[in-house]
Amino acid sequence: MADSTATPCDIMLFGALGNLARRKLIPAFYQLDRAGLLAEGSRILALARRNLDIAAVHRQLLGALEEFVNPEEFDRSAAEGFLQRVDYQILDFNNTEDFQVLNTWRDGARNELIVYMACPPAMYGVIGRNLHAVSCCTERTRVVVEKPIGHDLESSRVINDELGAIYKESQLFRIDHYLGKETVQNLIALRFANNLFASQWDQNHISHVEITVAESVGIEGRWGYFDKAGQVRDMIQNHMLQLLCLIAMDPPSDLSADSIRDEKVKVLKALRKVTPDMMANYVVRGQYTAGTSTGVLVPGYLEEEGANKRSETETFVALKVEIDNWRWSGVPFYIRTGKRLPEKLSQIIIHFKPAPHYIFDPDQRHLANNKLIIRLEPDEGMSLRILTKDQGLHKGMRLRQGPLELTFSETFDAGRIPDAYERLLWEVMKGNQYLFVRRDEVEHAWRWVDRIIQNWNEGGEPPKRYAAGTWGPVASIAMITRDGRSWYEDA
Ligand SMILES: NC(=O)C1=CN([C@@H]2O[C@H](COP(=O)(O)OP(=O)(O)OC[C@H]3O[C@@H](n4cnc5c(N)ncnc54)[C@H](OP(=O)(O)O)[C@@H]3O)[C@@H](O)[C@H]2O)C=CC1
Ligand SMILES: O=C1O[C@H](COP(=O)(O)O)[C@@H](O)[C@H](O)[C@H]1O
Repeated sequence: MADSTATPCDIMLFGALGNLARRKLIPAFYQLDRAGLLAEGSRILALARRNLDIAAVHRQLLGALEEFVNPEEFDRSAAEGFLQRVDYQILDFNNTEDFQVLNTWRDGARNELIVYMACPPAMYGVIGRNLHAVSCCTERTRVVVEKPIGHDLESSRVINDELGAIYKESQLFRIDHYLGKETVQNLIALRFANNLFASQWDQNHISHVEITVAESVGIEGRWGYFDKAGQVRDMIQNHMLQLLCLIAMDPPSDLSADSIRDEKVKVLKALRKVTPDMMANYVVRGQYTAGTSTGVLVPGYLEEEGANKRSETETFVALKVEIDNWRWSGVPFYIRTGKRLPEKLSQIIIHFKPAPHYIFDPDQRHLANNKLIIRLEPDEGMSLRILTKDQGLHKGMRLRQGPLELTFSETFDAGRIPDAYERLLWEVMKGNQYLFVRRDEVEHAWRWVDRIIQNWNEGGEPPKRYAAGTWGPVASIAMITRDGRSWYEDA
């Protein structure tokens, strides 16, 4: 299925001067324009409440491009050309009457309308109702909303109900930017285009799976948001469970959005509920203390700007997840994610079971498991660890483990790998929902993580401390060691 060209769009960007817009969305639109993917006649209306004129807004957005676009990809004249597509409208999102002005901007335009809500989720319903009140949207309007959808199952239902009262599910594009990452998409190709893997992808052949999403950064001045969320809501409920679903789901019957989403939902429904008695062996939460991160001394979580010194919010989580279905029975998924870990590293390791009958040197038995390492970051690619005979007459039948390596940037001359937001915006412009999250996915994910949070709230242990720049609390190592395994470290 090759990419088709998007039709011209009018994009209303609510929250256009906020953090996400500056860091990700404006740079992504710029890159799409530079690549010739913003169809002729496409326009962006930046919406925010700051009293600025268009020249000042252009200056701010140019500053964002200078700061957040890779310097090798920043071209001033292309940036200025792109900004010609951007208008600005001062708007209080709460004020229905103000929304009339949006119709003036549209002025009967025939471009597809995309509404991007880059603002707090509590505003989604308000904005939707106000747009509806001034008849700005049609049944063709696409509406993009950001994660997190709510704070728990109940609040996500409220937001989904508010949106659902105005828009059909087919109009809603719920972003999880991990689904826009090149390697994440490649999971679908890897699994369902290669029968070699498809035929080995179950409890008969796989012993366990690891998913690590580690960040070296802390909370980046986002205390207000992060302390209410914590790592389970910020990363597990969405990105990590989406990765797990793509690894664990059954083959969809085709590549349509609903076929893929149906399979992901089946996985979410099969996740074993974490009961209070499981917490000690299946869940570890941590919070960073001061330490050294990438060579620099950094404060602990409780010393971050704006911190409440008694917060028990977790900045690290490790979980052992069981999937109660035929394919994955007895195959634990160990997942961990945290802030202020030693490096920015995202990888999935599929550990295959050893051959049923081992005939080589008993001392080398520990080598006997093939591993498939899928790297999301850094150096997107894959590496299959296989066993070969060590070369040389004197080595006899000594085994050696080596990689079959595929680093995308080296193997394929595919040019730059687009940022996740570029791909997602491009798919919105084309109206493809397969990289976006359906309502029931969001709600099943909340249902599962809510239990963990509830167990903590009802007398769970406080987070275990770990020094910034380390791999989280030792308890996360103990969790996997108890099963006779260890977190994968590249040799
Ligand atoms: N930042 C990030 O890295 C990520 C953010 N997200 C999600 O994206 C969304 C936006 O986040 P972020 O950009 O960080 O938030 P910000 O607070 O930085 O930006 C939100 C913007 O919305 C504007 N706004 C809020 N209320 C109103 C109102 N009543 N009328 C007019 N403007 C209003 C704010 O204006 P003002 O500046 O005047 O207050 C601000 O510019 C959130 O849902 C967040 O969870 C998701 C993933 C990552
Ligand atoms: O959604 C979020 O993701 C980022 C990590 O994204 P990445 O693409 O840099 O891996 C995380 O830092 C942030 O806390 C979270 O809200």
